[in-house]
Amino acid sequence: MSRLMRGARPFSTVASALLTDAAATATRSVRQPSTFQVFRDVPELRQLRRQLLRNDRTMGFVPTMGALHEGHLALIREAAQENTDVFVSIYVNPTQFGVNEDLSSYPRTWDSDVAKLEKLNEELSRSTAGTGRITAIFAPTSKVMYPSLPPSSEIDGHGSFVTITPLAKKLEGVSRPVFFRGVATVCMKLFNATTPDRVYFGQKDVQQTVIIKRMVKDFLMDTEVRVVPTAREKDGLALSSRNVYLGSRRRTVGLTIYKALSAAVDAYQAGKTSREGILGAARVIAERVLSEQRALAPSERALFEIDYISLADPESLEEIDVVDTQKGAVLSTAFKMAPLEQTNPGEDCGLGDGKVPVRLIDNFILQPRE
Ligand SMILES: Nc1ncnc2c1ncn2[C@@H]1O[C@H](COP(=O)(O)OP(=O)(O)OP(=O)(O)O)[C@@H](O)[C@H]1O
Ligand SMILES: CC(C)(CO)[C@@H](O)C(=O)[O-]
Ligand code: BAL
Repeated sequence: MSRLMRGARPFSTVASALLTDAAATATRSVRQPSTFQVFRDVPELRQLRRQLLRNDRTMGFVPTMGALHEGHLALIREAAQENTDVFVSIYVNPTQFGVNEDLSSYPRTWDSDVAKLEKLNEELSRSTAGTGRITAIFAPTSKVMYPSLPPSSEIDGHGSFVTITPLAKKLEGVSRPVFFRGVATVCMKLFNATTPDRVYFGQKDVQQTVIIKRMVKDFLMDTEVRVVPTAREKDGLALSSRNVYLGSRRRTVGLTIYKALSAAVDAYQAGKTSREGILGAARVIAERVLSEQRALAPSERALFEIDYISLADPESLEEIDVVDTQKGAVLSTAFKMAPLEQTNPGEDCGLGDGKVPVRLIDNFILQPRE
């Protein structure tokens, strides 16, 4: 049976509608996907979803903001292990970016995203029986996602929002006060549009996973939340769409985020349970690297700010003084990599020539010991 369901527009038709929105900037050169459909609006997507339900098929949903990398693909592989069909959304959601954040510079790579998803579907079709496939990409316009009012990123802005407090006010929420309101709101809309059996999120954004689990529980939503381990570069740096802005100097220094957290994990594994014993190990490393960088010339250094280093309860995200070893804890941190002050001829400064500030986050779960 053809994969093109009645009412769903094939990609070539959809492409012409893509010109105005974030997910697609260079549609004319997009290769037409052959193994999944691209949807720009909800009714056609729902039609496909209803058809899957009538055929007893299961659907795993992977929300993304595009600029796909191996971390996203790991979520999709996991979803394909557990469901017959995988829906992926690509939508750079404006309401989760504060007014002074990096919405305009957030990487948008529609063509290569589509190519990666097609390649992944080929891989999935070669793998063992029982594996599902990507069936649909949902790349809505902002008018579809925010049909009544233009999306607001103002703290007091109007709109229909989902707020999950106090979780949303902690950690990332201190620096990004509208972030989790935007994430919860867009995920509620995406889940309503797709009605997934399971949803897949990356461990890298640990606070997001806690908030989405809370939203699903508190709003009695009929889906299961799966969390997939953080995909890393060989040296440990967590993959992130924003890494393309780092360039080699900031990337080398940015790896400190991983080294600092790893030292804290080692301290826990060596038997330490106190806040000072665990976070102290991370701070020593981060502060040493920072003072080394400060001592260098502007043409050689990469400065950063440590936004927070946190040891928190895995469910409430309240800061803790001692790890309850039956419960474990979340160890997390955020660094703000400042723009390079001075660059050198021929230097790899990353996309944006080293001028784009880059927020790096990472975390480890300190597993229960007993
Ligand atoms: N390294 C990773 N390993 C596993 N999952 C990841 C990784 N990076 C992102 N994800 C997950 O992919 C999903 C979509 O994330 P998103 O599109 O924002 O990418 P991102 O790399 O997190 O971008 P950025 O951090 O630059 O905002 C989220 O559930 C996120 O946690
Ligand atoms: C979940 C999400 C796609 C919502 O926009 C985003 O926060 C992300 O990519 O992690
Ligand atoms: N993955 C988190 C999306 C954001 O930083 O906006």
